Amino acid sequence: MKLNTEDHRRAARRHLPRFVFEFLDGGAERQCCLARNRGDLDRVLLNPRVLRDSTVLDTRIEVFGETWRRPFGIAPMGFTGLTRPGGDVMLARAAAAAGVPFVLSTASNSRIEAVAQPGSALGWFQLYVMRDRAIAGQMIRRARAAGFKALVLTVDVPVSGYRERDVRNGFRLPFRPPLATLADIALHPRWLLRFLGSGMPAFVNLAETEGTDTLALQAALLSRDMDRSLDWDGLAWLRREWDGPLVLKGVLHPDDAREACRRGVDGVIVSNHGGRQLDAAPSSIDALRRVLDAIEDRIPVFVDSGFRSGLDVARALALGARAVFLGRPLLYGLAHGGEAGAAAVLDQFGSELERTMTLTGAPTVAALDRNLLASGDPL
Ligand SMILES: Cc1cc2nc3c(=O)[nH]c(=O)nc-3n(C[C@H](O)[C@H](O)[C@H](O)COP(=O)(O)O)c2cc1C
Ligand SMILES: CC(C)CC(=O)C(=O)O
Repeated sequence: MKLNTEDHRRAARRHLPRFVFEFLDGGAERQCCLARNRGDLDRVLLNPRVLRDSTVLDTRIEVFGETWRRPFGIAPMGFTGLTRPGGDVMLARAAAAAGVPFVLSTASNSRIEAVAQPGSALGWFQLYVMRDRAIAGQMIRRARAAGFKALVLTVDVPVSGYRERDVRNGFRLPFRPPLATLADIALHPRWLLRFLGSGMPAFVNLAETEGTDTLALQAALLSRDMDRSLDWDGLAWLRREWDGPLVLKGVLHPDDAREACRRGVDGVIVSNHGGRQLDAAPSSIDALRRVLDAIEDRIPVFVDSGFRSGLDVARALALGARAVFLGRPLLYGLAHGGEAGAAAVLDQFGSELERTMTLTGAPTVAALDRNLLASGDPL
């Protein structure tokens, strides 16, 4: 029986070889940031209101002119094909069925065009800018033609965080696993069987870009060898390539939030990449307050990193976030149950959120506001 995200996580751990589980579950360096995300969320207390009619709950929100059925979506995650072949399409379908957005990663293992259809109305595309900016240009054009609504530029990966587990497990491209990793893979025949026909999933969208050495490029993406010269002026170049909503993902500093507003960005995602980049970064819920104060309602502020229940989602909404993006919990569901597993996780977050709304006397998302925060909240 799976009652919560930890149950899904345990099932994923059983299903996956260690190198895959540790890649998706792990954080950077000593994993302090990963733990901080969790600890700080637990410390946000809600002071419930009573005697409020909550027979009808409304969890809908509006974002960039679209209605989301619930105030959360699926964060972009690369290499989902390693968790489950066809994982990107499964996640997009689960999101579409739940009426929430799915963000397709640059490092996806499914073609942009294949994911756009099932996810259509609420599909967003996440961009990593590699050294050859022409590649980003090609991806953006494909995403626009396929009908993606918003572009998410990830700005917290100028270089990879140090993921020591991936190094130990030999997880890189070309994949030449050490003996211990090979032996562990052999102990997971159910996982292995799924890959017999297809082999190691590829970063197909990169592989399709013109005029490039695609194998070298895929290795560069997995080692997160990005264009480190990208700066605020680079946004002007992106603006020329993309005329829809542009969202910056990985903003933690209030001054960067202000700069994003000045530069005409349409939204920011407060994120420390799930604790996978700078181990000394603040928790996302802590950074969220400062970013919200800096932005003063000018543009929507989203948040991710560490959210494991609908109650956590309510905490961020009470602080003022427009919506929350969910990462690993969806991969746990995908790992053990494919599309149905991902759908079960989204359902779980929905019912946890509804229960929290009822318990706090907040029948609408708008009613989840700072008034609910308990005074003495230590953050
Ligand atoms: C396996 C994995 C792959 C990820 N790949 C990407 C990616 O390709 N692009 C990106 O912007 N963020 C990526 N992220 C970060 C997520 O979008 C998100 O910020 C993070 O997972 C949120 O934290 P949570 O997993 O604790 O919910 C990835 C995260 C994981 C766990
Ligand atoms: C495959 C990677 C480029 C995905 C990523 O951003 C991550 O592992 O955090």
